[in-house]
Amino acid sequence: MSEQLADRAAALDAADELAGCRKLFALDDATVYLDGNSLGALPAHVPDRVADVVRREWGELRIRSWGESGWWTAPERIGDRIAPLIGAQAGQVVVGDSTSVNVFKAVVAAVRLADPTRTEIVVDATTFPTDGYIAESAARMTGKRIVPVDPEELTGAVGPATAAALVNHVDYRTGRLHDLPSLTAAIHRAGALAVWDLCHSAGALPVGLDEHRVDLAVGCTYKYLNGGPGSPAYLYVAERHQGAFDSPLPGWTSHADPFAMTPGYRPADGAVRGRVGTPDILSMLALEAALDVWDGVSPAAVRAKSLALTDFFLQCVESYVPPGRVECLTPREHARRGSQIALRCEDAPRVMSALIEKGVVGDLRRPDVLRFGFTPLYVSFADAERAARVLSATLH
Ligand SMILES: Cc1ncc(COP(=O)(O)O)c(C=O)c1O
Ligand SMILES: Nc1c(O)cccc1C(=O)C[C@H](N)C(=O)O
Repeated sequence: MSEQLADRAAALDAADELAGCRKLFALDDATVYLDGNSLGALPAHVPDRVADVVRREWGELRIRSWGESGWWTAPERIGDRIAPLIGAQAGQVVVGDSTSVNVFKAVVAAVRLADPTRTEIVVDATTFPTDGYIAESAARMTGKRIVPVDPEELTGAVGPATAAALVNHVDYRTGRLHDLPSLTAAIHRAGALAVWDLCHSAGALPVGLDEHRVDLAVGCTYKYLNGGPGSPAYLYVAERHQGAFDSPLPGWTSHADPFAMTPGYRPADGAVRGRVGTPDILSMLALEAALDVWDGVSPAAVRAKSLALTDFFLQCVESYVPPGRVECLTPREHARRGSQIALRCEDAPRVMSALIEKGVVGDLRRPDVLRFGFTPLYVSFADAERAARVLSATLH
C-alpha cells in the first residue's frame, strides 16, 4: 500500500504546476514542514534584502530613506501587493500593527459606521482567542453587548440589533472554512457590517473581499504570506466606507498632513487612515520581499493544490493509520475546508513531539489536536505521504 501511495505522490508532484515554487524557500528535504499555518517558511532571497535595508538604507542613507527608499509609503505600497491575494482592488489595504490591533480598529470602526441604535456585536464563538478578547473590550468601550455565535448558525442569529459581526474565515483549530459570501450577505440583510479575520485563509485560498462586498477585514502576514515572525498585519477598509472610517487609534501617521504636527486631528483619505504610528520598517520590508514569491501565482491554483494535498493526506492517513486511532476534525467537503487537517488524538502531546523529533513538523493545539498545515507553494505530495507514514509509525 505504501508503495502505491508513494508512486501516486510522485505522479502528483510531477504534474504539479506549483512544484517549482518550493525552490524559492529555504527548506531542507530532511524536514516535512507542515506548520506554515503558524509561521510560514523563509523565502530564500529575503535575508539579502533585509541585509540591504539594514546596511545601506539604514546604515548609509539613514533618515533619507523615509523618502528615497520609499519607507514612508511602504504600508500602502505593500497593502497593494497583498490586495490581489485577497480579492481587493488597490487603495483599500494598509499594512501595519498586529492582527490584534487591527481587530480593534476594525470592530470599533464597524460599530461607528453602523446604525447607533443597534446594541450588539456578533462574534464567532469558535474564534482564535485574541479576536474574542479584543471584541469584548471594544464592546465595553462602545456600550454594546457581545453575542457569541457559531458561524454555522450566524445567518439566523444576526438581526435588527446587530451592529457588526466579526468572523474567522477559517477556524484556526479545526480548519473549517466559513462561507464568506453567504455569511456576508446574511449580515448585510440584517443591516449590519461584516468584519472578517483572514489569518488562516489569505494565501491559501481565494477570498474575494470586493466581489462579496465585505466591509472590513484583517489578517496576519506570517502564515501563508511568509512575512516572518511578527511581520505586520493588514487592515482592509472597503472604499465605500473609507470616507466615514473613524479610527479608534488616530495616530499621527494617519493624519492628512502628519508633518504639520498640528494639535487638531484631520484624517487622511483612503487606506492611510488605517495607520497608527511609525511603520515597523524592518519587518515590513522583509514582508515586501517575501511577497515576491507570489509573482505569477494565482490564488485559484493555490486553492486547487491545497485541496488536492489535503485530500491526499487524508487518503494516506486512512490507509496507514489504524482505524479509530485519530478522528478528523476538518470537514471533508471542499467548500468547508481550509488548508489544514486537524486530527484529534488521545495522546496528542506525545505524538506531536515524536513527529517533530522524526522531522515531521506540525503543531499541537491543546489538549488533543494535531494540526497539519499545507502551504501549497512549498509542500509536496511526497511530504504529505511521508507525514502520514511517520504519523502511523508513531501511533502504532
Ligand atoms: C485567526 C487569528 N487571528 C489573530 C491571530 C493572532 O493575532 P496577532 O497577529 O495579533 O498575534 C491569529 C494567530 O496568531 C489567528 O489565528
Ligand atoms: N502568532 C504566533 C506566535 O507569535 C507564536 C506561536 C504561534 C503563533 C500563531 O500564529 C498561532 C496561530 N494563530 C494559530 O492558529 O494557532
